[in-house]
Amino acid sequence: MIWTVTLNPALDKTIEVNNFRIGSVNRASSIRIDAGGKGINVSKMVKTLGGKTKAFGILPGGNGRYIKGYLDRCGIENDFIFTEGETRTNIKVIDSLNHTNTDINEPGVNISYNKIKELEEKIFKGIDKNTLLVLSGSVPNDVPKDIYRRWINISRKFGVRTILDCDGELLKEGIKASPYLMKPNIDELQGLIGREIANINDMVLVSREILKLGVEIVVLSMGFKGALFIKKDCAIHAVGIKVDVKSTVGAGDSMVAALAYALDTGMNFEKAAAYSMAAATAKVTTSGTQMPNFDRIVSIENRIKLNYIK
Ligand SMILES: Nc1ncnc2c1ncn2[C@@H]1O[C@H](COP(=O)(O)OP(=O)(O)O)[C@@H](O)[C@H]1O
Ligand SMILES: O=P(O)(O)OC[C@H]1O[C@](O)(COP(=O)(O)O)[C@@H](O)[C@@H]1O
Repeated sequence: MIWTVTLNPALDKTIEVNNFRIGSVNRASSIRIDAGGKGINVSKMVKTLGGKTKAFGILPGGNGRYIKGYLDRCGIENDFIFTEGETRTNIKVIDSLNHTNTDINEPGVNISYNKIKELEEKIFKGIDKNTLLVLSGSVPNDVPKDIYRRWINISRKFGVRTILDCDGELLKEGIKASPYLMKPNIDELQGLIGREIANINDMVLVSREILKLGVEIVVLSMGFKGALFIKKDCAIHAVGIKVDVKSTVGAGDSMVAALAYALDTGMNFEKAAAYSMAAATAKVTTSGTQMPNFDRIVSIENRIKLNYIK
């Protein structure tokens, strides 16, 4: 079963503005609001794929209760801690004329360390080796940046595999505990190593260095260019597919969800690569962070091309 943790959930407010201009008055042609945050999106996609998932985390205020209601209505099992303050609203500006997605993510309200400890107890009270734990997304400012590192280390003691998808200090710390799988995008990987990555060969080289730290699988997502899937004895480039893009928000989460599902159900490496590419590509064809239909994922999977890299 796939457990997700969202320490910094969000309402994603998607605003469509044709020809968005910085420093001007822009008029929205449509808005939509989705329950989001990385772990929550992962659970949404796992559910779409027919997998078993449970969402954990911390939900502040009335927006938090809205998200809980949404998860309940979708039949996504969840166990959140409710707190004071308000769940953040993240703004996503979609300009379909200029083909841009602009994200403005709020920091999220402060969470007391007691709440983090309470959540930790909740998660590790019921975990066993059949659980796959997904740790993804930012954390509010006052949460220690080694929290994922700590939870990956505890998970290992239970024989639990972990997936890490985060940025900055959280990633730098988290990687020290060797998660089973990590999925950075290019910006996140460049931030981690402190330099620009020139081309695919360089990306493979850097990913192989990460494997030496004890990570089993590195998946490097590259937006419309597709993704690299790297493990000890195999490196694959799944080529990006041209689709009608509505919103790229949640594409990375969908990829993580399908990878988790693939690991949970024992798919082989090639199948996992194609399946997770298909889930992510299908996601970009929907507005906001709505998940696509399962049928669309299956039809895209048939079009995924895998190139093996030496
Ligand atoms: N514009 C796009 N066209 C087609 N596929 C896309 C596009 N953007 C993202 N994807 C798919 O979603 C995956 C994850 O997207 P990416 O932007 O790399 O991740 P993140 O959301 O974590 O930054 C990509 O590897 C690709 O398969
Ligand atoms: O926790 P962070 O890093 O601020 O990210 C939160 C945002 O990322 C999302 O989970 C989408 O992430 P991806 O586009 O990487 O899949 C949104 O739902 C949310 O607004």
